[in-house]
Amino acid sequence: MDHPKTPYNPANNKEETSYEFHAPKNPKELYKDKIRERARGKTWIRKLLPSLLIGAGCLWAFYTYDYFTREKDPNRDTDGSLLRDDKFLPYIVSFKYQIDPDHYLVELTRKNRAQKLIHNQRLFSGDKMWSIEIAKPDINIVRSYTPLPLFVAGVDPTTQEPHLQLVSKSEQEGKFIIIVKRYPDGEFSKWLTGLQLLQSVQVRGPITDYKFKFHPLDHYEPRPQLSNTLEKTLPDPSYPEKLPKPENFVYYGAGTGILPFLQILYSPNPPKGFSEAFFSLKSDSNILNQFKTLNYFAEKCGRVKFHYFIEDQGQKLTDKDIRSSTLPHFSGAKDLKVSEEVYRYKLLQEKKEEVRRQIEGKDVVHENVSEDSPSMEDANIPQLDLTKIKADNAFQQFSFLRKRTELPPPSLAIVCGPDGFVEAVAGKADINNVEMEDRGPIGGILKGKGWTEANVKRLV
Ligand SMILES: Cc1cc2nc3c(=O)[nH]c(=O)nc-3n(C[C@H](O)[C@H](O)[C@H](O)COP(=O)(O)OP(=O)(O)OC[C@H]3O[C@@H](n4cnc5c(N)ncnc54)[C@H](O)[C@@H]3O)c2cc1C
Repeated sequence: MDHPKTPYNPANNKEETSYEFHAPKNPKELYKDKIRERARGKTWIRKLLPSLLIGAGCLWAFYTYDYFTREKDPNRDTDGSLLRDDKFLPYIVSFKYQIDPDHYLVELTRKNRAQKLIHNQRLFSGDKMWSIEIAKPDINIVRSYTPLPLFVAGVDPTTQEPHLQLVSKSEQEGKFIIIVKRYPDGEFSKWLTGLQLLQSVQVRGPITDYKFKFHPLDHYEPRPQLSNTLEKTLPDPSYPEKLPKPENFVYYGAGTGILPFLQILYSPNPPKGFSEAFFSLKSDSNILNQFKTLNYFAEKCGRVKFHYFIEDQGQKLTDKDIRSSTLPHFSGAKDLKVSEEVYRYKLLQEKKEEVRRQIEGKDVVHENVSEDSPSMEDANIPQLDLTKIKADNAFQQFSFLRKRTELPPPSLAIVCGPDGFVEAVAGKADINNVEMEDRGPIGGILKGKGWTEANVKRLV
C-alpha cells in the first residue's frame, strides 16, 4: 500500500496529550475559595457584617475603658470650655517676662487649646470688666487676676521683650496675658511669678466685676476693636441720631487697678462712648511701653483721654483732676421719646434754615463746616461736604470729621486700686454683707464733686 510521502509536522498534531502535573491547592487558597463560595449571592451589607461587628466591638471596648477611667483621673482634661465660672480648668504658663523689679507679664494658654477652639467660645467683650481666679493647689488658696486680650506673637531677640498682639479672632482665643505684681510678703504672687514655662495652673472664670448698664445702642453694630496699628482701626459705624448718645465715663485706677480699664479698651466691642482715664503708678516702668502705644492709638481715635500720675516723679492725683458728673443720656424708656423729639426738632430747625437761605439766594452751608474757619473763597479752597466723605479708619474719622474742642462730661465714675487709693478717691468700700456687695457710702474727693452712690462704682 502506497502512503503519500508528506513530512511530519508536530504543529499539525491536534490530538496531542499533555502530561503536565497540576499541584493541589494549599489550605490558604482552599479557605479563600470556601469564603468566596459562601459569599456568592449575598448582599454587600451581609458581606461587610462581620467587619462592622468587629469595629463596633472595638469602639464599645474603647468607650467602656474611657468611661471607667475618666472619673478616676482628676488631672484628665475632658472639658471643652476655655473657661468656666463653676470649675477650675487647666492652663499652662506659655510665656513669662519681667517688666520691672515688681511686675511680671504672664501668658496663660488653655491646656489642649486647639481641641477647645472648635466650640468657638469668645471670652473678651468690652461690655464688662471681669477677672479670673487662679488656685494654688498645695495650700488651697485662690487669688483674682485681670486677663488682657493680648497674646505673645513674637519675642525681641535682644531684649526678650514680647511683641504683643490683640486677641481679635476666635482662633486666637484660649490665650491671654495677666500682669502680676509681686509682693515681697505675698505668698501667692511670689508663687505665680516663680512658675516655670509649661507649668500648669488651675483657672476659673470669668467673674464679672462690673457690667455696663443697658443702652439702646447695644442693639446696634459694636464699635470696632482697637488694632495694633493706628490705620487699621476701623471707623465707628454711624448710629441712628434719634437714639440717646452713648454714655461717657471716667476711670480712676492705681497700681494693678488700671488693668480692668485696659481690658475693656483693648477688647472687641469696646464702650461706644468717650472715657477719661486717670492712672496713678509708682514708677513709669510699671506699665509696658506697648500698652502706652495702644493707649495713644485709642486717644488718636477719639475714644479716650489718658492722664498718668507717676509717684516717683512727684505727680499725684488731686481734687483738681476729679471731674464733675452729669446725668446719663439714657436711664429708661422715657429718654428714648425725649431723644426722638430732640432729633425731630433739630431736623426741623435745619430744614427751616435751609429754606431761609434758599429764599435769600444763599448757598446752603453745611453744619459741619466750622464758622470760625476762614471763608472758603478767601482761602481759595473748594468747599467740601463733609457728610459725603468716608473715613478709611477711626483716626481719620476722629481727626477730620468728629474732632471736639471740649471733653464730654462723664455720667459714671469707676475707681479701682489699693484700699487707701479707693478710700481717698471714692470713700471706703463696705462688703461686709452676705451678698458681698459694696454698700459703703460715697466719700473722698468724688463726694466733694457731687458724685453719689448712683453714679460711682468701686471695684474691690
Ligand atoms: C478683681 C481683682 C482683680 C485683680 N487683678 C490683679 C491683677 O491683674 N494683677 C495683680 O497683680 N493683682 C491683682 N489683684 C490682686 C491679687 O488678687 C492679689 O491680691 C495679689 O496678687 C496679692 O496676693 P498675695 O497672696 O501675693 O499677697 P497677700 O498675701 O494677699 O498680701 C501681701 C501684701 O500685699 C498687700 N496687698 C495685697 N494685695 C494688694 C493690692 N491689690 N494692693 C496693694 N497692696 C496689696 C497686702 O496688704 C500685704 O501687705 C486683683 C484683685 C482683685 C480682687
